[in-house]
Amino acid sequence: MKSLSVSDLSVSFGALQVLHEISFDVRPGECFGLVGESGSGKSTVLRCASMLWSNWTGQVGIGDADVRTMSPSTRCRTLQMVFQDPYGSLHPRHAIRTVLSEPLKIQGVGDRDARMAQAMIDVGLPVDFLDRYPHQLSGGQRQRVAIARALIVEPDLLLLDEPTSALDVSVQAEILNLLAKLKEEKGFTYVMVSHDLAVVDHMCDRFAVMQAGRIVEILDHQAIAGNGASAPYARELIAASLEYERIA
Ligand SMILES: Nc1ncnc2c1ncn2[C@@H]1O[C@H](COP(=O)(O)OP(=O)(O)OP(=O)(O)O)[C@@H](O)[C@H]1O
Repeated sequence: MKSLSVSDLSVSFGALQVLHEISFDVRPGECFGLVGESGSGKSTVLRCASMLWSNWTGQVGIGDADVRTMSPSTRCRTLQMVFQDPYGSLHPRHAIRTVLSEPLKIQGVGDRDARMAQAMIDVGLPVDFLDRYPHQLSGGQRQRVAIARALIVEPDLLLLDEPTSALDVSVQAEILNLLAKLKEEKGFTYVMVSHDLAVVDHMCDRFAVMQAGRIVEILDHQAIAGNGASAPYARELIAASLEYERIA
């Protein structure tokens, strides 16, 4: 289990500054949420922390290490990302066996068959699905494969970008329960982007509310039920979510 520390993270795309000196710390084993309106910069924070996008200023540390100075191989073993769209993130012509064996090959891990079988069991899929292709799986099963691919290298930190929003409502709960179970069993640190405060309340210990590239408030998840936010935008966001739940 490792901590994540983000300080003064700023990013511009051309003339547009989309992150303004973002800072937050995630404790080892904690699940930390990022919420806020569309375009507020939530996914950009994850893309910078994972170095998918490297043109930023500030510091991002995982445990004692600076992500900028990690080798790509160490970074891949330390942090993994799960994306919103499990279909887009899996190569259509690669069998699941190939999807799962690639990170093991890159990391030089032996005993791959046993590791892949265990990864399938961990995410609740039959081991013989290793021979299937993504189009032969349901959306929920594909997202389980994407989670297995992220976890197979046993990372310390998992960055989850709206991991359930592309899924059917009935499948969303299954995937969230799976993520909660894996966190319990394996002790990962999670950062989860979500637009759904019910999901954040269920999964996260604390969360940051973002607006226009800034963090306006960091709250405990208990603040959602009674709307304990102080910042006007955070109060508004929580109030809207509580109202939606009331009428839904
Ligand atoms: N590669 C890029 N080039 C130019 N602009 C970008 C790029 N990536 C993101 N942006 C812009 O940065 C801002 C933040 O985008 P980001 O995807 O981080 O927001 P978000 O809060 O995750 O939104 P959503 O909830 O809709 O996914 C947006 O204005 C977006 O248009």
